[in-house]
This record gives sequence, C-alpha cells and structure tokens, in this order.
Amino acid sequence: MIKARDLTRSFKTKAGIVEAVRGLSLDVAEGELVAFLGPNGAGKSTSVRMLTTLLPLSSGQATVGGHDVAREPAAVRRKIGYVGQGTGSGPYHRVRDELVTQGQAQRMRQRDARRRADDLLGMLELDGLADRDCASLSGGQKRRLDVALGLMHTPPILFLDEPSTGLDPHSRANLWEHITRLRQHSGMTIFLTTHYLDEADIMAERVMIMDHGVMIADDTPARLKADLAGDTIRISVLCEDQAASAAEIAQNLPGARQTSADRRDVAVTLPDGTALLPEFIRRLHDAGIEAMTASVKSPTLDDVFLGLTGRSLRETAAA
Ligand SMILES: Nc1ncnc2c1ncn2[C@@H]1O[C@H](COP(=O)(O)OP(=O)(O)OP(=O)(O)O)[C@@H](O)[C@H]1O
Repeated sequence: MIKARDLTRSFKTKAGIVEAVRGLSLDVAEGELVAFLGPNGAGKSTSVRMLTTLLPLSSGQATVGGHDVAREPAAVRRKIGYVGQGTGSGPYHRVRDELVTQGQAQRMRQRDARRRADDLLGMLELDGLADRDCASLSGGQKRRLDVALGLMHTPPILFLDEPSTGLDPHSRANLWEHITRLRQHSGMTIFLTTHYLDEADIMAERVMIMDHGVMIADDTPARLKADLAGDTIRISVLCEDQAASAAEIAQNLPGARQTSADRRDVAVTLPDGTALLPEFIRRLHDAGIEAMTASVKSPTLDDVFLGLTGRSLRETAAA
C-alpha cells in the first residue's frame, strides 16, 4: 500500500543545508497499522508530508495506494486521508456542514456527502453534536471530527500525524477505541506518527523508528523489545559485599547482556527474565547468597530507543 525507496529531502536554511530525510525506504502492507516514532527533528513529519504529496521529494521514489507521489499526486490524494496536527474545521461552521463541505471539496455529490457525513458522525459518536459549532467541541470531540473529515471520501489509507497530542488519557483512549472500530469496519491501512510510546506499543502492529533522518529500526513492538532491549531482573542481596559476586553470577546467565551492581542491588538485562529468574535465584543460593527481593521488568519502546542510540526518547522529546 505504501512503498518508499531512498527518499531524501533537504532544506536550504541560512545556517546551511538541513538533510531532514536521508535515504528512507519502507513498505507498508494493506491493512497494517504502522507507528512512526522518533525524537523531535528526526524527520517523521517531513517523511509523512512527502508520502502525502504535501512536500516534493529531493530524490528517491514512493508509491502510495499504487500511485507515484511525484507523478500522480491527485491520484494519491484520492487514496489517502490525512489528519495532521493542525488540520481542522472552521470554528464557526456546524459539525455536519463542515463534513458535507469537505465531501463536496472531494467531488462527492451533496446527497452522498450527507449520507457519508451521517455514517461517520454515527461511527465516531458525534451524532448528537451534528448541529453544534465546531468551536464548541471538546478537544477529544474535535480530534474525532478531524478523523471524520479525513475519512469523508472513504480512503483506504489513513495518515494520522500525532492524532492524540494534547488529549487527556481518557480522551486518548476514547479516540483509539473509535479508530480501532473504524479499522475493523473498513480494513484501512493506518500510518501513525506519535510521541506516545505506550500508544505505539499497544496499537501498532509494526513500529518504525527514525533518528537523524534515517530509519534505525523496523519490526513488531514485541520483537524490537526482545531483540534490542530485553527484560531486566533486579534483586537485592543481604549485604553490599555479596553484590559483586551476585553480579558475576548474573553475567553468566544465558543471554545476559548487561549487569550492574549498586550497593545491595544487582540488575541484569537478558532476553527472557521471567523464565531465567528461578535459575538465577538457584545459582545465587548455591553460592550462599540469598536474594531478599526480586523483580522482572519488561522493556518499553523507550528502552529500545535507548539501546539503539544511547539516548532516551522520552527525555529527548521533553528536551
Ligand atoms: N521547511 C523547513 N525548512 C527548514 N528546515 C526544516 C523544514 N522542515 C523541517 N525542517 C528540519 O528538518 C528536520 C526534520 O524535521 P521534521 O519536522 O520532519 O521532524 P519530526 O521528526 O517530525 O519532528 P517533530 O517530532 O518535532 O515533529 C528538522 O531539523 C527540522 O528543523
């Protein structure tokens, strides 16, 4: 559904050339939900803007919905819905009118646009708000209207650029409930950029991570976490002088990657912590060391980014 090969995009600025995207290649199959992650300035929006025909490519090639983004931009636009960060509705228009106007801009007949608007209002639970001014909607309702606007022409591919930024956790969950339901209903392909790592982890079947204009990882969240981060077992021992021996035992566990000892606490990162914890406790016991506390922590996508770059995505985003 989406295919890109060696996409590049640079910008001329007063300070020199900014290479925002440097040789991006990706494939997204029909019906997939893919999340695009990366710190600020990684090149995500530039990539999405190229794929959605909003920005010309510097070089490379991309097809979306079977059409070349550079040579057939109008055909691409018919195949995609785009919900950007600042997309939106005119504040003084009524919700249903806004949808119908959008449909007509997409060359739908008025009758079809009205019917589609009513369907989407129902699916996104906005039907009670059809006659309200857009300006009076809550943040969550507004985002659902943005999604409805992007879907008026029934596109098979939906680009969502940070759809839930600024929403409270309840509204985020609610938006995702609706997007999931729409997807089950229509089998849409969804390309999502988000700053919320938990959102990407839970919602996406595949995660692509960008950094400094290049793709540095592309896999399912589960495989990324198992291959690039791993579980962390933490134990505490009775006294500080046992910690170094405990760390040595930890380092010899199958697949152990990284161990650390801090006073009475020892941590080890390895592929399957839950399965290896009893073995670790047994080896400690054989060496005359008792674990006073023990826990296993599953990795997050932030641990994956940290493993790849040595930086935390959360902290980079906050900075
Ligand atoms: N029109 C432009 N002119 C000059 N530089 C630009 C322009 N658009 C983007 N850039 C630069 O290109 C790089 C990538 O920006 P981009 O917006 O694609 O990153 P991003 O990953 O989407 O970041 P964010 O998460 O903050 O939205 C940044 O260094 C940015 O400053």
